[in-house]
Amino acid sequence: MTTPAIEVVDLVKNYGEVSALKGISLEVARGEVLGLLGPNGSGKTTTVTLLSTLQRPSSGHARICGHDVVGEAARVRELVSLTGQYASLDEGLTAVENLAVFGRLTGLRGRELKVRIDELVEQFDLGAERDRRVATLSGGMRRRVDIASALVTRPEVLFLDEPTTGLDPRSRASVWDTVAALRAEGITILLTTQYLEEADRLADHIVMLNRGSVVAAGTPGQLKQQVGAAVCEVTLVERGDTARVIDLLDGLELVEAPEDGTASGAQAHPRLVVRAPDGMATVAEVIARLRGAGIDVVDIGLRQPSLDEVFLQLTETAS
Ligand SMILES: Nc1ncnc2c1ncn2[C@@H]1O[C@H](COP(=O)(O)OP(=O)(O)OP(=O)(O)O)[C@@H](O)[C@H]1O
Repeated sequence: MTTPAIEVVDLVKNYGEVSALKGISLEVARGEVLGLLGPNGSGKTTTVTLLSTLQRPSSGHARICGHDVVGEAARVRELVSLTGQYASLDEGLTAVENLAVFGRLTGLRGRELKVRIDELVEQFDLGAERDRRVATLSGGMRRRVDIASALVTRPEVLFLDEPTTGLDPRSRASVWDTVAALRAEGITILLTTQYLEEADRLADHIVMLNRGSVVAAGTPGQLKQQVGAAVCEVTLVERGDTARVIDLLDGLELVEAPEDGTASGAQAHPRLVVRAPDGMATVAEVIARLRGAGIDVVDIGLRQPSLDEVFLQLTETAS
């Protein structure tokens, strides 16, 4: 059996009285993307700092490609690279100069360094920006230079700590493309994020943390199934029908409804979501009740719960 890229067993980290990690375990196979999800303060960054040897665990074990993060820290540092939400770039230098700084720090020199930089410029499509100072680049472009700089050393495992926090949707999409391309190259990635959509799109497996503990783990599909039933989503034609429909759906578990029974200004048509424990039979029941009352709908259907709904349910249960 191949050694996993990341193995974490009962990892604990205490800061004085604060228990940031209360014994988490997880495993990431080589070439996979793990999405580590959790609200603020749940322990995501602490996990990444322990795995990248920036801090030592209070107890438990973690291995990168079979090497212990405490006992073999120097070897682990050769295998991993970390890039965070706060870019570590020098704003006064150009994109290429930044890549060169990272290369020199890791012992690359001369022709070897130049070849590696040219490869990264091509891979990250930085041709037009290579000689521009980082201070003049857009947020998304900076993030790409930052990820490129983390790859100068060709790490086996890349830690991306909230790589798209603060980016606009277009820049976020461009970072997603970058992550997908790295995955296709076979780099193992541990991605921390607060964006469920990001994990849903990019991650092979997801681990959800809450207050220093793992509250759920699995593929995005498994997690959606874990909270049980699918949901029935109804979009009404008339805002004025909302309160009546809530009454008509009595007995079904309401997951989402416009506040105080009226549609919010941003929503053209009010949307209600109820749990559908019996799948299509629940949808048929909803249709029958609405038809019986003469309520018109724009759309009605069965869907899996979103990861956001899964996450809210799991963290509510755990707190
Ligand atoms: N150096 C430190 N000293 C004391 N407490 C710390 C330290 N670093 C983290 N903590 C605490 O440990 C807990 C976990 O923090 P951590 O930064 O790992 O969470 P996070 O999930 O990354 O949150 P965020 O999304 O806000 O970055 C928090 O309660 C935090 O206050």
